[in-house]
Amino acid sequence: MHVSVVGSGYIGTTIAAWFAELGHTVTNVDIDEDVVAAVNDGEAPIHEPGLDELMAAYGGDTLVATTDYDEVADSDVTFLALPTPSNDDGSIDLSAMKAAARSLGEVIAEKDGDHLVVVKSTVIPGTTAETIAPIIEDASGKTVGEDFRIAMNPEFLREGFALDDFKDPDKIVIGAEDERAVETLNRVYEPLVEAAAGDPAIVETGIREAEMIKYANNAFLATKVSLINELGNICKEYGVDAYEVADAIALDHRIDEHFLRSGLGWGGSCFPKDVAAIRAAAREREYDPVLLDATVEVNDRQPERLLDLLDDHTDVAGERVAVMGLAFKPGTDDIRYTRAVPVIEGLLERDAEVVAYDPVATENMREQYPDLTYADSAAEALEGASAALFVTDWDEFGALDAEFEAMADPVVIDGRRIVEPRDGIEYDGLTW
Ligand SMILES: NC(=O)c1ccc[n+]([C@@H]2O[C@H](COP(=O)([O-])OP(=O)(O)OC[C@H]3O[C@@H](n4cnc5c(N)ncnc54)[C@H](O)[C@@H]3O)[C@@H](O)[C@H]2O)c1
Ligand SMILES: O=c1ccn([C@@H]2O[C@H](COP(=O)(O)OP(=O)(O)O[C@H]3O[C@H](CO)[C@@H](O)[C@H](O)[C@H]3O)[C@@H](O)[C@H]2O)c(=O)[nH]1
Repeated sequence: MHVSVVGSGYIGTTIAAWFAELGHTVTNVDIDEDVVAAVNDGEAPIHEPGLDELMAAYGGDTLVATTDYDEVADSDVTFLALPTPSNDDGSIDLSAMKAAARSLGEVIAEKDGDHLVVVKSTVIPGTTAETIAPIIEDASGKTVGEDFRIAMNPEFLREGFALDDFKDPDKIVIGAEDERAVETLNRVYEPLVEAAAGDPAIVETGIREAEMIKYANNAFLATKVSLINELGNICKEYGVDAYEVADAIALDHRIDEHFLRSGLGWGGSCFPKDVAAIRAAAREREYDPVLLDATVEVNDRQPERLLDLLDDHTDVAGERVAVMGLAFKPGTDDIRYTRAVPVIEGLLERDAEVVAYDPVATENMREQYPDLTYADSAAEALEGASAALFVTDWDEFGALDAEFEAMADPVVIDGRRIVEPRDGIEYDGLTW
């Protein structure tokens, strides 16, 4: 099939590359000319394990990027993989979605055959049918359900595991109100389902349900992490090993082992904005989401707890302090809502001299904090530091050993239980 994907960020690039791998012809539209050039040169515009190889194989060949929306006319189906970031009140900013819907509508106006538009972005229930479809109708002069179709197909992949998650999903959620849309989406995913190592469930549901399933998924997982963080905090107060407790409760299949790692809490491009959006949506309908409010409150406190631990061990005013890890989690260069930011802010408030290190996210952080000192290696960051705060659980941090000897004062405060306590360092951790 010929598939088009509008937006070539973390989601758009991943799904475009994998659709090409599955044998579809793919047109990728993005407003960013650098992104378009990268794709056509066979280069990944984002850091994601395994993506470079797929881009090298298909970019500029069966996966072609463009800034010109007209080129989606030849495709059978268009996925909208555009950002839906937070407004100040937590609600989602639909400006990119609306702009893309208008441009797409203008293309559909000129198209003779049927066309399926699929909202891949995370949007509040009602958005696809009540905001996106009417814009396309208005711009095209055509009618949804008659001249073109619309569906909602949320994405559940994780950054850092994007390709693996996309090619072998637990579920594919197809939200649609018309049979032809469901059929077309099933055809798009057929080669993926056939190639998947597991047996992905296909959930055919309504558009509003599909929209809500995505928020429910993320709100549940974020709350699970906040719950284990609350329990981990109580464990710490009583000198109980929080990970032993987590591993034991995980043996109850009703709880399960995933998302039970307590520590600095959740960041990233999805949990913070999606929990904010669903809380704002609840409030708009005058429902008070007390549990989700608490989910955020627990999460916001974890960086403060890390800094409090630091204060228990040393006064960092005027001292060099290493911040180890800037990405919101390992395996990605994404720093959106990273826990490193409140940690760095807290250190700057304490007049510390911050030296930051991350294996892949340094350049992204440098744009936001150009005045910090950035080290090229973990060893360089630790050298001469009076304390080190571990923010991201990169594997390479777990392998550090002799590097700690170069610290001026080996105070190690671990937000992710990535460093093994040992002789020669003054260790403390959020959950140990
Ligand atoms: N990042 C994830 O892991 C993830 C996972 C599941 C769902 N989602 C959802 O997917 C959506 C996209 O997220 P993302 O992280 O890929 O975003 P992103 O910011 O990484 O990428 C968005 C891309 O869209 C482009 N763009 C912006 N406006 C455009 C327009 N009018 N026309 C064409 N291109 C335009 C930008 O240049 C950028 O390349 C969001 O709703 C997000 O919540 C993201
Ligand atoms: O036991 C855990 C698991 C995760 N985290 C933190 O939670 C955050 C989110 O992690 P993860 O879910 O792995 O990353 P994302 O790439 O943000 O993926 C989430 O958000 C995506 C965007 O919506 C969804 O598609 C995915 O299903 C959902 O897992 C990170 O800061 C992690 O450090 C913990 O603190 N403890």
